[in-house]
Amino acid sequence: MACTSNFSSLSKSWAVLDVPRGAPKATGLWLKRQFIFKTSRICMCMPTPTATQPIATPLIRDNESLLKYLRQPSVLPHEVDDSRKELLGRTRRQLRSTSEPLKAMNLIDTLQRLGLAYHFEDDMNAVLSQLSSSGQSDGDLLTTALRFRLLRHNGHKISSDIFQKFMDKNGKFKDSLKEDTMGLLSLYEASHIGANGEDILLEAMEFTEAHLKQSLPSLPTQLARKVSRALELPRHRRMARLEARRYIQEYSEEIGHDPNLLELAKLDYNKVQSLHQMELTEISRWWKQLGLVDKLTFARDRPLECFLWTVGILPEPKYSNCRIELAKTIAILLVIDDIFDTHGTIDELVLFTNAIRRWDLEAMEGLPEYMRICYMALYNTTNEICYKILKENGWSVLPYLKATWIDMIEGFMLEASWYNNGQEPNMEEYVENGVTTAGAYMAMVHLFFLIGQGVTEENVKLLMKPYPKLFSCSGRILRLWDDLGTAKEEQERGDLASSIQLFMRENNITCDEEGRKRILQLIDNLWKDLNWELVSRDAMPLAIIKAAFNMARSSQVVYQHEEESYFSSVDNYVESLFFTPIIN
Ligand SMILES: CC(C)=CCC/C(C)=C/COP(=O)(O)OP(=O)(O)O
Ligand SMILES: [Mg+2]
Repeated sequence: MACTSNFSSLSKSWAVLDVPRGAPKATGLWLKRQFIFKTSRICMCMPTPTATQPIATPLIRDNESLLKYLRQPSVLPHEVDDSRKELLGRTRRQLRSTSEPLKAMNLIDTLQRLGLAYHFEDDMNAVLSQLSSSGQSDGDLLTTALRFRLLRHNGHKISSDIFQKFMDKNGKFKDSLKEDTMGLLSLYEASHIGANGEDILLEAMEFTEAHLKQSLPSLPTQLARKVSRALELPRHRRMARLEARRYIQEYSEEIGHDPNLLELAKLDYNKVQSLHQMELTEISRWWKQLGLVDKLTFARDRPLECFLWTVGILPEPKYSNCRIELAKTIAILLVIDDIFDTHGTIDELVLFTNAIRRWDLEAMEGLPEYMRICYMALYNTTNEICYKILKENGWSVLPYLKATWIDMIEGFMLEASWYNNGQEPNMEEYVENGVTTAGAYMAMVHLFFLIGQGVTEENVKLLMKPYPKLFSCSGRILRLWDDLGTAKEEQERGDLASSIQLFMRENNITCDEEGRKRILQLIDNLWKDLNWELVSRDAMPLAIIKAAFNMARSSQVVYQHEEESYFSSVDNYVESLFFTPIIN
């Protein structure tokens, strides 16, 4: 399928336009920013959803083309859906009747990887609770590590001490383990879910990585492929729906795979894809009706990008409404970001920030027209979300949602004033504020109420500054990936120094490559902090913990396109996630 567009990623790329004579009032650095437009879009060569052969189809760059395309969403024919249901019943029976622990764990692991686990939450939890209470200390490396990973990943308590039995008297992993490739792979995957302070898992990570790399050339082809994929990106950091799509293919090539499970995975993938198409239609219609980008022509028109985030953060089909509402908030965030980054003068931005702080419709009267439109879009959308939450759960959440938007816009204002005054924050100030301006807190606070599980008087109190560590760790990962993904362009246009440049200056690093490497190490450390949230499981509901982890995973998918890896084109992900069904 040929794509003729230059726009190859959804990160912003920039076109610097000639400054017209006699134009704007803004001066200095602001003038420079005024004429820079964020131009890129996710663009796609769309296949028709039912086509078996790719045919020439239009590029989808904007909301209008998306709406046209979505006129014919794909649906699973009744008879196909019936066989999907039959296969679901069969798999449930299989899960219930599997008594041998390793077999049951392998089945759960496969179901999770194929994107099917959401059908079997209760049954899987019953198995995992049993595994958790049985306190098994026997078992080989593969079994022990798999048990550890599944339990921790699914929110069950398990101590990393279970790996002590694989250490020798010098506190190193035993030499004999080096020959056990499957065991090493299982331990490698488990080690990535380790928290700060769990030194045994750090040791496990180094040990397994070194020996897996060493053994690669001598492994049989299929196993070698498995190992290199794991070395590229461990399971724990993969975005669920993308991994499901990828793994369905890999699973079909595995000797001894279960053909029924494979068939179920394919049918279910397509079923969820058509649900996503319906959600996209709703978002796209809402966006068109809102008409924000008709009035604010400089702003990003990217419903697909917003939706990609929400599918990454909330992969389970049951969160359909949450995805739709979250996508709306991200769409508005992007417009406000564009006002602050490219369009508004500093005086206008001060007015806007003050009006947002007041949060009432009268406050918008003194604003320029383009800001009034945006103000009201935010105001109305937030009220509508509050209304839905009130109707659903009886909670009045406006104070929380309002506060988190005010925090974000104050964060944008702080960036703007640093820029306007030629000031440079230090790395820590920049990153802490950058979590706010990336929308991480805003997204998490909205999701807390939209998901609406495990909400208590105590944890509601945590939804404001200083936001919980769970949100800030995941948000830091988002900010660092965002900066890694857009650093070159931002540097070229003389933008506010990002975390990469600040970090390099503070640490006397002159080589870009070294700078990026060190930022990737910071991300690795943040993952360990984030993993601690699974260990401690204190105040936050598991659904929100999972969403925060998923936000970190999705950031890598969205922004890693500059890195050389199999994550090479976000457009391809969007296409395979939302538009191209799996065809037998
Ligand atoms: C899940 C969420 C909240 C997603 C929003 C992602 C995001 C960082 C948007 C702003 O992008 P940008 O790269 O234009 O931001 P900046 O200008 O701040 O670098
Ligand atoms: Mg950026």
